[in-house]
Amino acid sequence: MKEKAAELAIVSNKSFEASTAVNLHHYDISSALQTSLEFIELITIFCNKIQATIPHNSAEYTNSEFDLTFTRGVIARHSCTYALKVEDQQLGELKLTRSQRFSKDELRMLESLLCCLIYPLKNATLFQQALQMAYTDPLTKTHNRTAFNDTLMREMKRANRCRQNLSIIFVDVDHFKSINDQYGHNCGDLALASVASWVKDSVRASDIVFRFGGEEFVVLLADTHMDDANIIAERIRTDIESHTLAYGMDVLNITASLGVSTLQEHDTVDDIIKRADTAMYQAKKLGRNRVCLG
Ligand SMILES: Nc1nc2c(ncn2[C@@H]2O[C@H](COP(=O)(O)OP(=O)(O)OP(=O)(O)O)[C@@H](O)[C@H]2O)c(=O)[nH]1
Repeated sequence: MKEKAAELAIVSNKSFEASTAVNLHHYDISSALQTSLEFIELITIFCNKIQATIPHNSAEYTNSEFDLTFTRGVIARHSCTYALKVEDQQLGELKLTRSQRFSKDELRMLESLLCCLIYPLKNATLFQQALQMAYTDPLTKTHNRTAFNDTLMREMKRANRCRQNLSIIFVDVDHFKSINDQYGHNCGDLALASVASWVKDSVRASDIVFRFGGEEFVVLLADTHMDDANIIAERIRTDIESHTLAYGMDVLNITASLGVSTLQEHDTVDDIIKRADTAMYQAKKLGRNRVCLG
C-alpha cells in the first residue's frame, strides 16, 4: 500500500514537471506574442517559438479580410492546416508543411499551442480594423487624405532609394456643384461614390486611389513614369465620361479634369502635389474633361 502511494507520487511528480514545462512553453510564446499587433510579425514569432517542438519547413498564413498571404520557408509534402477563429470571428488560416508526416502527438501539441496565437491575432484584427477605418473615406470607400499624406511620403522615399519613377494623378469632377444644386446632396454623394469606383476600376490593384477632399481624388502610381501616367489618366478620363449615373428618372453624365505629375529630383511632397494640382486647374481652364501634364 505504501509502495503504491510512493509510486503514485512519483507519477504525479513527473506529470507535474511535464505540465509545468508545457505551461512555461505556453507562457513563453504568449509573452513573445504580446509584443506585436502585426499579423506577419505574430506568425513569425509563433513559428520561431514552436520550431523546436514542432519542426516544420514552411508556414503559410492567409487572411482574406485583410487580403493577406504570407509564406516563410520552403513548402514540403506533408501539411496540416488550421482555420483560426474565436467566437465566430475568422482570424485567418495557418498551414505548416514538412517532408515527414506530423504525428498525432505533435498535432495535439500544435493545437494546444495555437491557443496562444488566437487572442494576439484577435487584437491584431481589431487594431488593423481601427487603422483601416482611420485611413478610409466612409462615403467613397477610398483611402482618405491622411492615408495619402503618409503613403506619398513613404513612396517618395522608396522611389528615391530604389531610383524608381513615381507619378500622381489629380482627378477633379467637373461642375460638381451643379449636381448638388440640381439633384440634391444625396445624388451628389452617390455621384462621388460612383466616380470613386469607376476610377478604382480603371487602374491596377497596385495603384492606390485616395479622396483628396470634396470632389477631388488622387491616384498614386508607383514605378510609373510620365508617359504611362498620361495614358492611365486618359483612360480614367474616358472611363468616367463613358459611364452614366441613373438617379430616379434622371440619367447624369459626369466628366472630370485631370492633372498629372511625376517625381523629380529634390521634390518635396508639396512640389509634386502642386504640379499635379496646377495641371488639373490648367485642364479646367482649357475647357474641362481633359488631361494636362504638370
Ligand atoms: N454631395 C457632396 N458634395 C460635396 C462633398 N464634398 C464637397 N462637395 C461639394 O462639391 C462642390 C464643389 O464645387 P466647386 O469647388 O465649385 O467645383 P465644381 O462645381 O466641381 O466646379 P469645377 O471644379 O470648376 O468644374 C461644392 O458644392 C461642395 O459643397 C460631399 O461629400 N458630398
